[in-house]
Amino acid sequence: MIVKGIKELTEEEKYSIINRNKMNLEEIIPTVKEILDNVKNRGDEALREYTKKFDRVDIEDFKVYKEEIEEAYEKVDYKVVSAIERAYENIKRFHEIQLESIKEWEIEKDGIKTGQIVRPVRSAGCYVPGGRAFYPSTVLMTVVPAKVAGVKRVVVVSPPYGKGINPVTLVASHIAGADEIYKVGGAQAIGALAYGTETIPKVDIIVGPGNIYVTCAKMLVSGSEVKIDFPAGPSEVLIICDEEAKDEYVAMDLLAQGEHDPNSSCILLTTSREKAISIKNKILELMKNTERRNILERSLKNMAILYGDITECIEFSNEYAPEHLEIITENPREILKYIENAGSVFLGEYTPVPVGDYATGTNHVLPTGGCSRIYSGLSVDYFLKKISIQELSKEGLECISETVITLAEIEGLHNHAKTVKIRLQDKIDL
Ligand SMILES: NC(=O)c1ccc[n+]([C@@H]2O[C@H](COP(=O)([O-])OP(=O)(O)OC[C@H]3O[C@@H](n4cnc5c(N)ncnc54)[C@H](O)[C@@H]3O)[C@@H](O)[C@H]2O)c1
Ligand SMILES: N[C@H](CO)Cc1c[nH]c[nH+]1
Ligand SMILES: [Zn+2]
Repeated sequence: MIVKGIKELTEEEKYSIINRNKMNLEEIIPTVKEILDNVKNRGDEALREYTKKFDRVDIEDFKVYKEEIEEAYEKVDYKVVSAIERAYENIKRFHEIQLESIKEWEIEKDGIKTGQIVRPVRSAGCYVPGGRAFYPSTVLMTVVPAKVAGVKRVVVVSPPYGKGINPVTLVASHIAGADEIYKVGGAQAIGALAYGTETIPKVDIIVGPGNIYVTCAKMLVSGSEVKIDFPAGPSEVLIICDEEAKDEYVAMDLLAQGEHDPNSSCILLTTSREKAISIKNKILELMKNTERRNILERSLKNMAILYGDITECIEFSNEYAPEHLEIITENPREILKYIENAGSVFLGEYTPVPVGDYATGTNHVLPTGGCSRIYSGLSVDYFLKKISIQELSKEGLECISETVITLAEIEGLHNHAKTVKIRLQDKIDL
């Protein structure tokens, strides 16, 4: 844990804070490549070997059947089922409104009609983590936008839980409307979704978060065969707060994201040295009685508590490009105007990240590791393609012909020019 003025950071300190997890990802590339190659070449047999090695369980058939979902409902408390249903409704509503903003349209000028139609991809694979915690909430966050976008085949993969799959994950998959579920996780599951195996047919897009192995695998398979959403690795939070923020709220919000993964990153930017020190002390106090201490002790090693004036805090945050950004200041919306990079923003002292993790309806699958500089969080857009269309009347073709013919000829593509000319033989002398 580092406590320092933003201006006093050395170049190396700043580099290692901003480039969190970059080295870890690079180090595991050979291991992950080997897993992916094996799955590509040996299919289910390789999946069985890796599942035995990493999840310590022998799985003969990875598919989840209807009876297992029925049994899952018997094991899950009704209170949990209704919480999932309520979260589902909020998430569905948010993504339906998102869909409304993606329009098909058409314009016409001089006999030339152009426009855009929107179509979903045919299939999507949703990775639902299940290593250090299990994530029924992630089922909702991945399956719901895919279904709202109109994807026909939505597949859930998640690491096995004993010989089966976590019953709450199964119930959430059923409520969200998943079409297929497979009990396989890690880089091997990403390989199966990308290349297909005897049991698991491949998909068009892979979405969802995971640890560094899963994230690295997604990045390696991404290309012309399969699309991915973006790197959504170990959870992160960056909090900007002023002197008035309550130490306990800020400290607890840092611990909340730090409990996900030893590689999670928690950053505090505050406006005075005294505030930085009092929040640090609060964190140490709360750590004495915390659950998931073994994970937190490791993730807090990456923690930075930095102080500076509000402009320095905003500049640092924009450079860091956090997954989650909390702004706990007197007027958070004033600061929001200057925010350029963040996966999702949480404004004010009553908006801790977990409300968005579970239930406000916004998506919790968000870019990590600085990727919010270039990617948006998961949304219906990722599952949709915008296809352009055009239709010309003979007058429209005539109107545009000189431009097309001139450019085709300058590129030396004479058949491009000719195919326009033959349609207008009776009209123009070209
Ligand atoms: N950014 C987001 O949107 C977001 C959302 C939710 C969760 N998360 C993150 O998802 C992650 C979940 O991680 P998790 O570990 O709990 O579950 P996980 O399902 O991502 O990973 C578990 C799998 O990792 C593989 N694995 C573990 N050790 C390995 C090794 N040494 N070599 C190769 N493979 C190995 C195993 O196959 C195991 O099944 C956390 O980092 C959490 O912060 C991120
Ligand atoms: N904070 C995670 C995204 O980084 C999402 C999550 C799921 N469950 C709890 N939290
Ligand atoms: Zn969380």
